[in-house]
Amino acid sequence: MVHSNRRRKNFKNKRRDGQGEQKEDNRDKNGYRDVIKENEKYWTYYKEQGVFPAEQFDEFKAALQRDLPVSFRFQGCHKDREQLIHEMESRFFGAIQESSDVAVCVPKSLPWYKEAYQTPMSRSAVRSHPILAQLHNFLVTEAELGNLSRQEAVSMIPPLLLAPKSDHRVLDLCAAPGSKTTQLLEMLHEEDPNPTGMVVANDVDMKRCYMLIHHTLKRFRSAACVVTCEDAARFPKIVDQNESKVQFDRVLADVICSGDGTLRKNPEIWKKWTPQDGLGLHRIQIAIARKGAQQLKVGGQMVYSTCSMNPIEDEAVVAQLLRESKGALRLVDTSNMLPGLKRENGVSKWKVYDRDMKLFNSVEEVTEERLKKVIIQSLFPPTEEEAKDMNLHYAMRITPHLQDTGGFFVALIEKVTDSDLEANAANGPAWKKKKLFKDEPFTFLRKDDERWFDIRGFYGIDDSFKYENLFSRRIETNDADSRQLFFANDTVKDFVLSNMTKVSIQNAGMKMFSRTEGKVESTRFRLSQEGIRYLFKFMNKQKVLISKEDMLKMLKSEVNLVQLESLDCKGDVRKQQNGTVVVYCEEDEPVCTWVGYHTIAPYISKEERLHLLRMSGVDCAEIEQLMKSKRKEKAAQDRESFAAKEEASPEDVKEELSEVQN
Ligand SMILES: C[S@@+](CC[C@H](N)C(=O)[O-])C[C@H]1O[C@@H](n2cnc3c(N)ncnc32)[C@H](O)[C@@H]1O
Repeated sequence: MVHSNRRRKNFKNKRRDGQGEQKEDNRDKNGYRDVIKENEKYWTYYKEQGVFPAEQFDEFKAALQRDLPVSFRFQGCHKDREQLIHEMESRFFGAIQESSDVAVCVPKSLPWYKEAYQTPMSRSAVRSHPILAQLHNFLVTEAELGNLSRQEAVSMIPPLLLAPKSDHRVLDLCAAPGSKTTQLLEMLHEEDPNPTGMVVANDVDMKRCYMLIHHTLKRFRSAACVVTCEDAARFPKIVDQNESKVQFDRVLADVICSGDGTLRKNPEIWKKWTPQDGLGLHRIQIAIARKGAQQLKVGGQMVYSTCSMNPIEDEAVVAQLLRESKGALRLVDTSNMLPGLKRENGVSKWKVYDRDMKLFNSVEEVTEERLKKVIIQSLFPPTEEEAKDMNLHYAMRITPHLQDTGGFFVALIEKVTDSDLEANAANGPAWKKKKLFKDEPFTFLRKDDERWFDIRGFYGIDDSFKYENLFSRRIETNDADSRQLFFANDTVKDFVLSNMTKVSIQNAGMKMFSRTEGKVESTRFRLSQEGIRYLFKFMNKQKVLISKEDMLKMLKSEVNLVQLESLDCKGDVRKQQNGTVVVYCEEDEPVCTWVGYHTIAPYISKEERLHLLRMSGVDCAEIEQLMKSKRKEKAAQDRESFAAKEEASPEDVKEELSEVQN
């Protein structure tokens, strides 16, 4: 019997029952609980399914009982990516290797995704080895900025198979918390910093939409992204401004599943897993996959993926979809994709068990009324005749022992012709959609908008800038009072304007301007750092070329307000109006600042400063240390507020959501 991988005591309960000090039987002094990594039904089930060679069973079991290595990837589109990888390797790898007891913790690049790394570094190793603590600190700061993302290795596969282009329309049906959404967005931005396509990130759960917008996408603001809150099985038909149907080039159906491949990081599954977990989700999984296929263009591709290794949630769903499509869909052979990734082929035979591990060979064997609704025809493997056309072996299953990861299933599906799919109504269980609120309308700027005169005059913006893609989220009558202006690309704008009455759109585009009420400025609108990416090349005023020395002096300054007198650029800066001024050096990223009568202050976060310094080759070890303690403080506060939010009503969450875009 294996005991390990401890779980933090539930923070909320600790607060609620006021029994923080009282130790339960299976908790140690730190409040961690031992998990027993055994489940007889699970072992028997996977011994019988034949999803990997029988002789590998012991390796499979041992891998699931080990802790999961940490994996992370550097952001695909970040121009500093190579430099960051170089910095990580040169600063930490040699030093870790020299320390023989943690030498194994040197992160290794994944053979099938060179910008992604895996390391067995554990919390306790980080606590006891300063060099690992420094590496950890480096990774955390860069993750805060969205320059790298901590993500399970197998979860990186679906976007890589979809490989969206910058002009593609992509629909991510079950998107929260959003690691794959970010990866898809990065891929759109990889080819073109201002892509013309879009990613629609959807999730049925309002709280999880909030997490997606507020935590995940916060690190990757893009004018090409929309967040919607809909039941994916009933995702509405999308139209353009002429009311013509719009379909997607790429669809990701990373559906809700039992998560039985995530045992290594979700230990509670050990205790409660039964075959019922998969049986209960099969219908909704088919309904979501079907809707995904309906939303796909002819020639477009969809990934159906789960973090379950169970054929009932995997091949059975894909088989039913292919069956219904009558040739309109085909499975794409993925065996030559992502060379270096070890995988098993999808299977065409599997076994159907009920909750109590009773085996059923066909639907006719189901006699109990209560089971007739659960054990349905589509759970069973295809006939040999059917299987020949389905090519289920083209799909891939990652088992945990192949390369020390979680378990995962991925099928790549192409739409060959427009089809009968439309005829199949969503027959999955419906989410009871509560319309709790009226979504704030999106109001795009018109040419005569006085806010545009103000912004254009102050920043000297070229006429070629698409001011009409700026919008606020207020009803038109009080639109002029809105606190923020957002920016969307043409595709997002069209999506929003043509569909906002029938799709619950929670968020679109990115924040470009915020209203200020300060004394010194001559505009009411302050530019945001992320807005520079789109606006800089159109600006003719309020931007100043400065020396590298001045830039470093500002970024290194311990106080935020730097005296203009101390900088060589003071003359040029003073020629600008007070308020937002963008400063830039030849090659480096422009930085948004706030200029007062005597001072200039970079208008960026501490992490951004640190990153810019790092990219300029400055040794940041001391600043990193300082920020680490601040981060710890903030994490404690965040835990408190998350626990409070868990208890919040959907109305509260909606209120916060609308604050994000108001
Ligand atoms: C496996 S998670 C998705 C993980 C996500 N793709 C990522 O990479 O971060 C499944 C998500 O599906 C959502 N979900 C469940 N049922 C849904 C439905 N009917 N429609 C849309 N989303 C649904 C859940 O709220 C959950 O966030």
